[in-house]
Amino acid sequence: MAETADAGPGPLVVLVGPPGAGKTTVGLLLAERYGVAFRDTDADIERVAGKPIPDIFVDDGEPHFRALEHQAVADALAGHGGVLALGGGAVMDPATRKLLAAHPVAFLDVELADAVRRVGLDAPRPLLVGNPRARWRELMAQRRPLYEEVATVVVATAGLAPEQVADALAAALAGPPAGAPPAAGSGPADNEEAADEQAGKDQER
Ligand SMILES: Nc1ncnc2c1ncn2[C@@H]1O[C@H](COP(=O)(O)OP(=O)(O)O)[C@@H](O)[C@H]1O
Ligand SMILES: O=C(O)C1=C[C@@H](OP(=O)(O)O)[C@@H](O)[C@H](O)C1
Ligand SMILES: [Mg+2]
Repeated sequence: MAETADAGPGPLVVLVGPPGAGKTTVGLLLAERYGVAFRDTDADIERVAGKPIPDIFVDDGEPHFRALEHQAVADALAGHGGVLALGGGAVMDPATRKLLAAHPVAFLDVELADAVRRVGLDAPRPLLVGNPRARWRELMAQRRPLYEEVATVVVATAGLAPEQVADALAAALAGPPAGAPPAAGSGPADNEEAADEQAGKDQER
């Protein structure tokens, strides 16, 4: 999982994860709770393009959508201080992943059954057209390592209602209670100490 290199100005948290993870829904709930603005790069892209996402895919193709998406993410990371939800495929762009390295990023994790049930009730997603179960599984297999790479926290959403996911996310972002000792093996320093200790043992042999 990523360490936030330099939080600086920018979103309080950026939500990533596959379609149906609840990024848009939970992002809005969390922003209401914190009393901050919510932004979703899919909505930004639709505004810039002047048409819905499925129409962008059909009229202009996925590469054009991805170019708009990279620009929308870059603009939002630079100019939005609240909660930010990305589209599920934004992390596929290496330049976008590089930008995300400087921000707190939460990966909302979800299993196939929940995700497909959720998106089945929702607006059309061009990448899931045809066989949503098979397409979702393929997307997630490709992207899981990328979600894990950019994430500074991971929240499992299985069996949780959106309000409960927002609770879990707020708790994860707050971190351990003030004054609590760091959990053993939880930080890079622990890993370094463990590595030093191991190196010492190696030298003794
Ligand atoms: N934890 C959840 N439990 C049940 N339904 C959910 C949950 N999170 C989101 N949904 C529903 O699933 C659909 C997709 O959610 P959305 O927030 O658009 O996901 P994403 O932005 O990650 O693709 C919406 O209809 C939403 O109401
Ligand atoms: O997974 C993807 O590649 C996409 C996910 C969608 O957003 P959500 O993840 O919010 O559904 C949207 O950006 C577009 O349909 C492409
Ligand atoms: Mg969304």
